Amino acid sequence: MDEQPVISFKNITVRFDDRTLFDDLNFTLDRGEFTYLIGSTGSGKSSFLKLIYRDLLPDEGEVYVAGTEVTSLSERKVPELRRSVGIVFQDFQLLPDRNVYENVAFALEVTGTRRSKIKQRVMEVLSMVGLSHRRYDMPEELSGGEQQRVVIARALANEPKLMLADEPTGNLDPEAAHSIMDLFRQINNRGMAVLMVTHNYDMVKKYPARTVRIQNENIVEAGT
Ligand SMILES: Nc1ncnc2c1ncn2[C@@H]1O[C@H](COP(=O)(O)OP(=O)(O)OP(=O)(O)O)[C@@H](O)[C@H]1O
Repeated sequence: MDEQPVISFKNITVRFDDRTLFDDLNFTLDRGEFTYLIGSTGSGKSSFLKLIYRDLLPDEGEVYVAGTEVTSLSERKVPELRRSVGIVFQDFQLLPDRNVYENVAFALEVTGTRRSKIKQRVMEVLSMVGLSHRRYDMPEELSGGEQQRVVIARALANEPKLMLADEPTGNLDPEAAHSIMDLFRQINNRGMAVLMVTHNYDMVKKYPARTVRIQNENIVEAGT
């Protein structure tokens, strides 16, 4: 079995014109691990995620995702990397002119999944997020929490080993936020690693897990 960490940052340095964002940073996320990423505004949380799906290249160091060095990946391979990671961001990016089913199916169509398999997989992930009965609805007919569930279903469609979430509960009322957190815990219990950026310390308290903080251009373990 492949036991490499899902994410490994080795001696990462990122500099922008006027500042150093990360300085010789090391980080590991093991298979199946749930970790929160916290840090003050502008500390670099979104940039940290971008390094993982190669939206940002470090000035020094290497980033490995499931053993693949993404920093030296050819441009041609970048879409494949991005499809291998489930990405859930705060502003739900659903296609407004496609229904729930089609939004999820789209993620599978672009990876060339067979038609017969697509139907089965879409129904499977919609059932996981509790939205099978809303499959013919358009995104605008759904609440914020429901839309976020569709985004999660879409991220799950290709069975990623890793889910990245940037403030996934940021725009939701407390009840919807809790149900999204429950969903992430379920996903994690199925063996997927989750790296979640959050500002919501109540949520971190209620759903305790390893927490790392970006501080002084580096990562510090902030406990469980
Ligand atoms: N391409 C870039 N060029 C120059 N500066 C950048 C670039 N990308 C990010 N920055 C700067 O790096 C810092 C970190 O940005 P980032 O969005 O990663 O922070 P964050 O911790 O996610 O912030 P927030 O919590 O406010 O979303 C910011 O000061 C930002 O202006």
